[in-house]
Amino acid sequence: MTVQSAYQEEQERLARSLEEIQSQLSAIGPRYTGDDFTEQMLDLQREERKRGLEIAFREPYFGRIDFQELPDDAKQELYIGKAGVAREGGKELIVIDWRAPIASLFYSFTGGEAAVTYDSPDGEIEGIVYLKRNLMVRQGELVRMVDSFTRGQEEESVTDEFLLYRLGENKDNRLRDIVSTIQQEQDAIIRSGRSKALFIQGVAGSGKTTVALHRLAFLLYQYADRMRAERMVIFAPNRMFLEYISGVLPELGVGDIQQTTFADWALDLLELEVRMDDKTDTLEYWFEHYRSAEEIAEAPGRLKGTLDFKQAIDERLEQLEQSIVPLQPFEPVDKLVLGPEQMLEWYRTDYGEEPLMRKRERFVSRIRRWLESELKMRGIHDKKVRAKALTRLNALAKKIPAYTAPKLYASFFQGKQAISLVPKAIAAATTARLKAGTIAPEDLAPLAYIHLRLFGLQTAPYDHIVIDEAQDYSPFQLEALRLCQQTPSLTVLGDLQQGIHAYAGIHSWQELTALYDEEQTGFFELNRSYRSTMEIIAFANRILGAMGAGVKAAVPVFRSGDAVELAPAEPSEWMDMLERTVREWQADGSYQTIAVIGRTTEECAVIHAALNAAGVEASLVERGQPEYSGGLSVVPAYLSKGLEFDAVLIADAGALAYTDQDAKLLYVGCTRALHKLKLVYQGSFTSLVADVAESVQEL
Ligand SMILES: Nc1ncnc2c1ncn2[C@@H]1O[C@H](COP(=O)(O)OP(=O)(O)OP(=O)(O)O)[C@@H](O)[C@H]1O
Repeated sequence: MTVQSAYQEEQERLARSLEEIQSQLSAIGPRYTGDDFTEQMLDLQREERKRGLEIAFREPYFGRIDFQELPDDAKQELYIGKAGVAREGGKELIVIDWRAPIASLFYSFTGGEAAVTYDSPDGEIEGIVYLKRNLMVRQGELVRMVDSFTRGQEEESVTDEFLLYRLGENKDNRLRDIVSTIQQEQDAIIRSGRSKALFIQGVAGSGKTTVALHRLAFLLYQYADRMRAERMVIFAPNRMFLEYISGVLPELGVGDIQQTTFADWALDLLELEVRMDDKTDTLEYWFEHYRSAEEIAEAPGRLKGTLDFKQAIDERLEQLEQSIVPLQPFEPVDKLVLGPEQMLEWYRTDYGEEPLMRKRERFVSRIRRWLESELKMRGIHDKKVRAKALTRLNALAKKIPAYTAPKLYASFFQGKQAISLVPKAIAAATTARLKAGTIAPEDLAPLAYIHLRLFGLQTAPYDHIVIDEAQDYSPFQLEALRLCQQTPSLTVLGDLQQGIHAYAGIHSWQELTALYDEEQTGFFELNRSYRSTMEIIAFANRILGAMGAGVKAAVPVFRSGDAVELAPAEPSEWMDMLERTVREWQADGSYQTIAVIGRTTEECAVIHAALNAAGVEASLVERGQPEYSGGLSVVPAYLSKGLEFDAVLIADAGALAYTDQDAKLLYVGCTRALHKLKLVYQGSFTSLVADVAESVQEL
């Protein structure tokens, strides 16, 4: 068959598929608004089906794979799309959901005549692939068709033309789905089983965030009977980032997943019993001024995130538990005695693993019930005697310690467990804050953990937890989250090479993976970077050299672009140069999103004001901002993490701006760029890119 006739055939099939989808959509009636529960459930199902059909109508499918199951099934033409569609009234699938087991062939098949296999619920299926075809449908039209494999013909180019096309596009202010171009190594992560703590170390731009979101969509499809979107939660570094990724899940047909930051989640859990101390602006402290390696190593965030610290808190909780059962007999009425042994037995045997304060409540109720039945059995009806007994019971209940999380945490710093572990200054500062009802970010994990141990989680346990930028998490944070699940089911992703919050985060993955049994843990590495051109990745890789041993260079996809530009600027002409570059890029019209990345908030504010004064409209990205609006942004490097821009201008890559502690920060800044990267610098170029610095000094 010629390419033309194949194209024609696909066009006709597309028209038929769209017609069928449209007719199914029109057959769905109006929404049910009555009170009948069954009707309400049916209405929800119809709505979900409608959502899938609407997604399918926009772009029914993106790929086709012709497959024959061995030994002798008929050859099938399988069309893969974002949402599965069955022919009305029949079993035949017009579109196969990308998450279905058989669709995995589309992602895992990389060519060759040999038989292939995929995992199905009935075991491994073996078969032969005849054709792998990529199709691009836009506004109901077939706009592109590329065969990457045809059985019996010579192997076609290995480069994935579709992938390169997608990567070459400009980006707006939202992350997108990648269903049509998921790569084999990403697919393996997305389709991993649910009962695991999955850790993903991935270089900048390797698709970690994107993969984690696709994994959620996969889990909800694969384990529809056991997992619910509303019992899943995504932890992201800030609200702006949450907004940035918010388009992906709805596009994959997934709604209702909780999306939050660890701080918001913990404060909510603590029912706002404490607030963050405005004066402890951690980001300002660590990013606006020079901080030495020693200071980072001794930071309170590191200490309060360790398992040693957790152990000390556990000891304090144990101490509290030991003090719940009174050591003295309880005698509410003369000669009616409840011995401590009996109380201890009730406490130990009746309440199992329940949270401490819940056990306490039930224990007090148990004594109350005992008292009532004893009074009844002994025929004690005298009001005065009964009142006295109750008073004694209330006095006893009052003596049994009751704590909220902040109260217990405050008591911890007065006790022996803290003295040997926590430096005096840190203990004093924490105590002073707690007295004022405030806390620092590093207190959130211990407080959340204590709260969960005391009161438990008020909602259903989480079916799955995603932690993005996990290199900034401490072991203690994961321990707190562990209390929110019955069995571990997590996707934990990050990049140690972007670990700019070293004063609080981990320094090796082992700190987190060691928290789980080996058979409960999976570890994946993603080393291919999809975001940036080869030139940008090669440049960013040079910064990795300044991070010491053990770093992994990113492997680029074969996508070439402009050379990375370095431009020295005298202080007097520096701002002009930034403005001129931005104007040139805007006039060029090739870029939809541009970022000027500064070292500090202060520097960004200056640049932003100067650009605006010169009539160049830009938005300034600041801490706590809920949204990033695209277009031209001025953003401090530490807030740019997770985002990406078509073109990036590093405002000042001089040696004074990026010192020996700042390799990760500069790496983060440079790896935000998709197509274009330029670094302006004042004075000498930063020594973080050693060989470049030498060649630059020679200029
Ligand atoms: N298989 C793919 N097909 C098309 N685009 C992809 C693919 N994988 C990743 N990308 C694109 O690469 C870019 C980076 O993805 P993402 O932000 O998820 O990476 P990341 O590893 O979380 O990055 P970082 O750690 O630097 O924030 C995005 O634009 C994403 O759409």
